[in-house]
Amino acid sequence: MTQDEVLAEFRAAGALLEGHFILTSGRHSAVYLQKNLVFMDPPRTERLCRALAERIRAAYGPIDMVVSPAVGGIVPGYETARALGAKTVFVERENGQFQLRRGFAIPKGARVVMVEDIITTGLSSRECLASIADQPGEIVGAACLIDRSGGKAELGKPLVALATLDIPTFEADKLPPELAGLPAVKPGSRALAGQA
Ligand SMILES: O=P(O)(O)OC[C@H]1O[C@H](OP(=O)(O)OP(=O)(O)O)[C@H](O)[C@@H]1O
Ligand SMILES: O=C(O)c1cc(=O)[nH]c(=O)[nH]1
Ligand SMILES: [Mg+2]
Repeated sequence: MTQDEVLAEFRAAGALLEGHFILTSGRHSAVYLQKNLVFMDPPRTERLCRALAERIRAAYGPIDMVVSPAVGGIVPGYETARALGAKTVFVERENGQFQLRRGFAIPKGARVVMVEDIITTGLSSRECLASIADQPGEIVGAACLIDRSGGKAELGKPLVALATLDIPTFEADKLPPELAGLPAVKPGSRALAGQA
């Protein structure tokens, strides 16, 4: 699947949003990729995740388990695992920190890939990887549907992305006038600053 085809899936799902968004990193952007509008269509999600699984296999070889950060990573993690013939688990926040819960564990010898939906700064991916670093399995790399950092996000592991975009983000106190004049919305699940 080409990058244009990936973006066409997001566009057809109405998932390329424009406005004023507060991202999970606290940075602001005029563009938000609302992946859940993609994931509400299972065949669309299957097409994207099958393509991501092909990239993962080519980059890392056979995979036994996918680990994803909740909430956004759960659906693509599951669907990519299905295409890989792998198991799938997720980490979720407890007191703000990602953790494996629900009896999930990564067994010794398992070859693991972390699957994210969207990567902006790589913060959530790094937090996810850190949360499973003490598990006995081998984390061979990371993957995402869209890397909007333009390839600049550093995860400490190799990364494959179905599409790589360079979408500007801004610190809260350095907004361009066109953003400063618009009310901001925060679509993601990470707590707002000051909350648990
Ligand atoms: O690379 P980053 O700067 O961390 O940004 C990308 C993260 O932001 C979104 O998650 P979010 O915390 O908004 O919640 P969600 O998973 O519920 O959408 C997305 O699912 C990634 O996990
Ligand atoms: O950085 C984010 O929080 C983020 C950006 C984006 O485009 N989509 C998303 O789900 N999260
Ligand atoms: Mg997320």
